[in-house]
Amino acid sequence: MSTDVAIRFDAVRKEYAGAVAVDDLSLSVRRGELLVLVGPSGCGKSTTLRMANRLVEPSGGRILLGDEDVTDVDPVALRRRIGYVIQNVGLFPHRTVAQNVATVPGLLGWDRRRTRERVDELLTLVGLDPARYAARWPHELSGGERQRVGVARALATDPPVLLMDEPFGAVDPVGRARLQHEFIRLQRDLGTTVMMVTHDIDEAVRMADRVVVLSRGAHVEQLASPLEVVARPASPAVADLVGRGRTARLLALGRLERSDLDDVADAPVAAGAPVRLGSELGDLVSALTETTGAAPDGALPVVDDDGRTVGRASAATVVRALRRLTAQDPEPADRTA
Ligand SMILES: Nc1ncnc2c1ncn2[C@@H]1O[C@H](COP(=O)(O)OP(=O)(O)OP(=O)(O)O)[C@@H](O)[C@H]1O
Repeated sequence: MSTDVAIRFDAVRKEYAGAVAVDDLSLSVRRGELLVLVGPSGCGKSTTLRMANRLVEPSGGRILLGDEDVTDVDPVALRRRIGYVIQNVGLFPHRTVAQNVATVPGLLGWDRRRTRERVDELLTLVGLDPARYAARWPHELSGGERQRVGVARALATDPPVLLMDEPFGAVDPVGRARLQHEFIRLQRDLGTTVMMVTHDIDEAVRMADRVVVLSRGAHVEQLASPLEVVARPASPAVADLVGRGRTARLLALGRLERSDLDDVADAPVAAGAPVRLGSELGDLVSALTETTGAAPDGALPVVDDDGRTVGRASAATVVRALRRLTAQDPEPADRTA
């Protein structure tokens, strides 16, 4: 198998008492990527995830972790190698934060000093000061703090693969956005391969390197970059999922390109601060809204990385960019999946 692939599902099937939950799923998770599974309730997301660490046994097909068939690995040993984070975390209530994080190192027989150093390091990594938090009990933490401890516990032995099932589901929207952001930074720094399940399409497109949209039976409707999924849904089911709020998502995901710009020679530009080529479209909309200047259409100058003016951006620019992103026949370079 390619060394770029961390986990491969090969014609995987799962039946529960004759009812098919996962039907012939083939899917590769690339090494170091954050792959997010999204889809309606009951479509087989959790079952898919739980087959990777053998909390659920497949009825057919193969799941490869690197070069190993997971069914050849002892399930307990497997779960020590794959981190797992679930909603509401499942911290042990009668163990302190430090003891919770030290669970797998304890099972692996690490000595006390190594374990303590690792616990301190991990708590710091997830933004919890060990001096303040190590000795606390789970009930003395907020939901967001518990979630951080759950992530620290899952990362304790630096597993190459992390499975996350609705990991931020129990956290309020503000705390959730912050945790998502911090988690992505952590995941990039550590190079961990992450397979994550969510109901929330916004969470999926905000966090994922690639999004997998599933329908009933874990049927893959689309596997592509967040922008691709939002801009060019591959099926009516995907269109349904991204339909509401699609323009807002496109503004957050899309970037300003040279072909979107108005020509500088055509008209004057407003005196506002220039916008950079490659800016988020949402930031351009904010800049256009906040500028009142000389140009009748409120256009702003656009500069490249060297500070050279390369065009002007107006409301028409935004519309042009949105049309470019959603065009059904994109340039090949636009395709990232
Ligand atoms: N242990 C089980 N026994 C019998 N049926 C099950 C079991 N676990 C899941 N199922 C069924 O398998 C299907 C897929 O369930 P799964 O939990 O994987 O879906 P999901 O996409 O994660 O759903 P949700 O988003 O609601 O958590 C559902 O129809 C569910 O009822």
